[in-house]
This record gives sequence, structure tokens and C-alpha cells, in this order.
Amino acid sequence: MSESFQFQLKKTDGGARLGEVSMPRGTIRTPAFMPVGTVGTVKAMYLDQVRETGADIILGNTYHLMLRPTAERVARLGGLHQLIRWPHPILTDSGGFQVMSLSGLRKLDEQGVTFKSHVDGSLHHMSPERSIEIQGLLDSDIQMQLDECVALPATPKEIERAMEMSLRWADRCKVAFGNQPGKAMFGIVQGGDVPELRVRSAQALSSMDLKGYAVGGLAVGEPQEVMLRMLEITLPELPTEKPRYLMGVGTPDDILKSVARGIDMFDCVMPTRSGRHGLAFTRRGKVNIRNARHAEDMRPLDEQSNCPASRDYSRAYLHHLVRANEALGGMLLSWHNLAYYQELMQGIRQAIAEGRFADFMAETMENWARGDL
Ligand SMILES: CCCSCc1cc(N)cc2c(=O)[nH]c(N)nc12
Repeated sequence: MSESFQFQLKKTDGGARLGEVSMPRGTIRTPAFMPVGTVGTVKAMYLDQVRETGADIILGNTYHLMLRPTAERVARLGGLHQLIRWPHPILTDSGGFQVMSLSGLRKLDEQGVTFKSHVDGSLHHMSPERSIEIQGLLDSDIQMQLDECVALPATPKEIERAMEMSLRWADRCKVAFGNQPGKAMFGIVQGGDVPELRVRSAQALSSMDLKGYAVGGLAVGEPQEVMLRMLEITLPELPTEKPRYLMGVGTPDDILKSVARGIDMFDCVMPTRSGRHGLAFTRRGKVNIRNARHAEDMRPLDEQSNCPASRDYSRAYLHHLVRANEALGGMLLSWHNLAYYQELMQGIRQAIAEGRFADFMAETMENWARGDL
């Protein structure tokens, strides 16, 4: 562990990068998958289970936590790590994305966003400074700038307006964050699906000399090939010695292809949300456990896994639980999916370390294509 925030790029293999983010609360092995703990919990999981799957860091969310239980109450209770009993690193999103997608957005201007809470309809205003203040009250280790993510498709003019505002907000967030040894504030590249706006955003953020850089404005409905193309355009404009975080991504296939292009950190609700709906990700592709073919299949999802949910429970039982809408079904499948995602990340890191990432990617995708036994 380190008293400061440090990123070490340990090895590259083609576009893929092996690294480590060291900070006081722990080390993040990259490429890393970060389970989403939006409201202070990774849904349907105990956090010691999340840790056992191999997670080095989880996410929290300014928008949700400012509404309930409020950032001030979390601070009075000792900060988010103490409240939820997760002593390892936490990254918090800034809240703007959730305001656009969850709240009754009332106003968005230079000063910030004004919105109605989806919890109780109360009115709130969040400026770049307030977002950083909230993330500080949560004692977040990696704090995201407030940004404006435009849903695609959108006009180039609209995308440019939002990208330029996000740059001005990045500057204000940097000032508000100040100097917090051991913590980091990441900028967020915007620019939609417009190459020259992506380049401008990445170059301007790079000149701010931040601790890390997220690629935002993607995984918002665009085709995968558009997302990947934007990575190919954006990543060369970002400093190689800083971590790159692709926000909201993704499926195992998205992750492999984004690692190949130089992404270090990922987050997505996919493994837990899909798990709650009966969809399992496995080394042989996706398995919809609700399908009748599993009703009397006493095999586990993956007898080679060291995760109890994958190894010790039959498909027949999982099928029954999900069909009966029993909470245990979603719990076991969330556990299995998070374990599979972390197993995939460990396989990626090992393959890069041994200089065989291209072969690993090809073999993994072949196994997915072969489908479930
Ligand atoms: C807890 C959720 C973290 S990631 C949410 C997210 C997801 C996606 N897809 C894009 C963005 C974005 O452009 N900006 C911000 N702040 N967040 C985004």
C-alpha cells in the first residue's frame, strides 16, 4: 500500500496494459472490474463475499447517497467505508449521470444541475463544488468530476456544448478537490461519437495533469463498434502513465475488446442486475437459468469455480429459485456472476503478464461461442 495515490504501468501486450493503483486503503490490480455498490451495498451481496470474489475496489454514488442517508449523515457515522464495513478503496461517481437518468431534472446550467429527488420529490442543486464536497464527506478514495453525459444519438452541436461544459466543470472540480494525498480526482472525457470532440476533450483534460482519466459518454445505447472506435480515437490522447477508466462497461465481450485498446478499469451493473434476472455469465457463454432445459439438470454452473454459488448449487435449484422469484436465486447468481467477472479479470492480467493476451482473448471468445454444455 502507499501513503499517496500511485499508478504503476507494469507491462503492456499489444494495446493491453497490466498495472497497479496503490493507495492508502489498498492496491487495485489492473485491468480491474469494480462492482457497483450504488447505495452503499452491492445489491444482494455481503461485501465480504464481494471481496472473496477478488474485488479490490467497489463503487458508490454521490446522487443516491446525497439523497439517502445524506452525505452529512454518512460523515457523522464515520464515512462510507466504516458505515458499510468495506475498508478497501471506493470510487464514487459524481452524480450528474444519475441526475440525468433517474431524477426529475429541472435545470442544467453553468452552475450545475437542479433536480427533484426520485426518492421524495425534494428539490436539490448540485454544482461541481458540491459534488466534490459530497464525495469528500463520503471519504471517497477516487472521486469523479461532475460532468454532463449526453444520451446518443445527439447532434454534434449538443455534444460539443456538453463536452465544453464538462471541461469547465472539470477545472472547478480540480480546484474544489485541492490537494488530498492518498486520494484522487479523475477527469471524464466526453464528446459523444464525434471524433474531433473526443480528441479536444481528452487533450484539454490531459493538460490538467489529473491523477486518472475516465472515458464517459459511452455505453449509453451506441453500438459496440462505435464505443470501440471512440476508444481508439480517445486513448492515444491520454497520458500512458495514468489509469484509464471506461465508465459503465460492460459485458465480458466489451471488457476484453476494451482491454485490448488500453482500458485499465471497468464498472458495470451487468453481473449483479443480470444475476437478479436469472442470467449467468460463464466461461461457456451466457446461460439463462430460467430456461426449462435446466429444470432437472443437477450440474452446477461451473464445477471448476472456487465460488460456492458456481460450484455447490445445481442448475435445477437455481432454476427453481429464479422461477419462484426467491431472493436466494438472485443472491446466488449475483455471486456467481461477480466471481466469473473477477475470474475473467484475473485471466486477463495473467495473460498480459505472460505476453499471451491475444491468444487468451481468442480462446475466451471461442469458448463463449461454443456455448453451454
Ligand atoms: C455508479 C455508476 C458509475 S458509472 C456511470 C456512468 C455510466 C456511463 N455509461 C457514462 C457515464 C458518464 O459519462 N459520466 C458519469 N459520471 N457516469 C457515467
